[in-house]
Amino acid sequence: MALFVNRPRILDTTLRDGEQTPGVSLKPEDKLSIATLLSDIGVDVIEVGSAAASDGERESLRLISDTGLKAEICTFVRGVKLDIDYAADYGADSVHLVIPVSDLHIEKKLRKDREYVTKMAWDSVEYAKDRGLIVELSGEDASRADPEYLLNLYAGGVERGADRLCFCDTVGVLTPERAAELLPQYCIAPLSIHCHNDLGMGLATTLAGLKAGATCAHVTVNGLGERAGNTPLEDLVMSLEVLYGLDTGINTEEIYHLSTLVSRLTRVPLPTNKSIVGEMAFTHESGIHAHGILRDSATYEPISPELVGRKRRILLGKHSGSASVEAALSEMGYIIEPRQLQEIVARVKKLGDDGKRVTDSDLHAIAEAVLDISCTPVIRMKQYTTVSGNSVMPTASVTLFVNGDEITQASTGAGPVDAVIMALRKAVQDVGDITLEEYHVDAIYGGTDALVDVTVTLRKDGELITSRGARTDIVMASVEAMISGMNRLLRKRDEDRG
Ligand SMILES: CC(=O)SCCNC(=O)CCNC(=O)[C@H](O)C(C)(C)COP(=O)(O)OP(=O)(O)OC[C@H]1O[C@@H](n2cnc3c(N)ncnc32)[C@H](O)[C@@H]1OP(=O)(O)O
Ligand SMILES: CC(=O)C(=O)O
Repeated sequence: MALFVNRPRILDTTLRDGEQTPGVSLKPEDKLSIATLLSDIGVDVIEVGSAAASDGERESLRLISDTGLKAEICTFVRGVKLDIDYAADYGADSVHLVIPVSDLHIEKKLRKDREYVTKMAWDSVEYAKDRGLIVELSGEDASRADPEYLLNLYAGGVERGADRLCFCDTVGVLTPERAAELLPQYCIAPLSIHCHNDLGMGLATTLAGLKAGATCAHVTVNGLGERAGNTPLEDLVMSLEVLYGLDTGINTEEIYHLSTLVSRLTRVPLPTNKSIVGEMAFTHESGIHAHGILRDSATYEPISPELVGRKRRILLGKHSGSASVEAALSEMGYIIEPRQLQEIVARVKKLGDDGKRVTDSDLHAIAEAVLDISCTPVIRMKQYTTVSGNSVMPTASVTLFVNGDEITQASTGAGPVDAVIMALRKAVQDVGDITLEEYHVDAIYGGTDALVDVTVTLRKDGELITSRGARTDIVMASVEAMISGMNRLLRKRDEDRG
């Protein structure tokens, strides 16, 4: 039985509440890139910021409004004429008119009374309608407000022309049960629900709100937002689609693209275990899981990664079993006997026990040792030099033997590691276009002379591999990881050619 009657609308507030994540600040062109993708994937309304906040915010609103996106363009306003004027003058279609409605907010924050706030709300609705705006009249801290007072404020707002209402669980204290109790009385106009994740209840309460009659959910990409953030777009959309069988109208295959764009532009990294979009959401290491996945991915994946624009990965480590190690070896082109496989699995587990991430290069090296294959590396390092300091541009030079030819290259970079990696890539560019997809340094414990563990993910012709370098010198560890990975990728090409 379907739990929701209609397709819920989605209002994305990544560019407003999401940008209120402390430390996040987006330039107008960044906001436009995100808004364009949000509109393209099918979001109904985009709250692009708070026009009153700054000149840059108004510039963003103008830029996005003038682009003519399919989605409705909304901006946050207080019950203040100036805010509403900004919204109208800078091209918004609609306003998210936010009015504090709990006594706590009215008395302590605004230092006003209920009558003052009611009048402010109603006058603002009338003014915004006069300025030609669609109005979503929103109760801030609605979950802690007196329900009777709130209903009266909403009803008067609707009488004065408010097109929609919104119920904000501003500090994330609403439970799904309370949402089910409270919300039906407010369905006197299309109702939105706006939830925060302070206690991790955002998604559950948003779903309960939709079930209780709300017709629109406020969400943010990656769950960004004040404090612990808002209900994540990706979680809500995939829950509605997969668990409740609803067509949200969102192109789910673009979700990962959207998530990584937002993470990159906001500089808020994704937690590795974040549902749907975290690095590990479709990555498996445990032997029992990998064995199951290899037979039927549904055994340990509730949705297929392709549905959200991702790919499955199987990592090796101390929890691996023979099925996943054999699959990884076979992908690398090794044909092995059962006894050799047992030995390789044992060595993989030993690396894991030593606290190491097991990379493709590690597996390759183990396989070569166990199978006793001697392999001539394509690249050998002759020397590298880096220069850095407070008054010089970080610079690196490298000399490599590439297929026996001596090649020297130099590069500047953001720091010595960046410079040496650029120089290495330049030195091998004639034999392969290798890009660095990820660079990771494991936490260093101990003193400044402790071992540094660098892992790189490299790509060539669509193939991704990981490799590691571990030295006390971070530049040397980086060079080691790069050379090992580049050799693996270039050797693979030579092997493929026969
Ligand atoms: C739950 C939420 O997410 S609410 C949205 C939060 N977003 C923002 O704050 C957007 C960014 N904010 C800003 O740039 C600034 O705070 C501005 C431009 C809006 C206001 O700046 P200032 O005028 O310097 O005021 P300041 O930030 O110190 O205080 C907020 C003022 O707005 C008033 N106010 C707060 N909410 C509302 C509201 N919904 N309607 C009307 N007035 C409000 C406060 O009472 C206070 O005014 P007061 O000093 O006269 O009492
Ligand atoms: C308006 C808003 O973002 C809130 O009340 O949480």
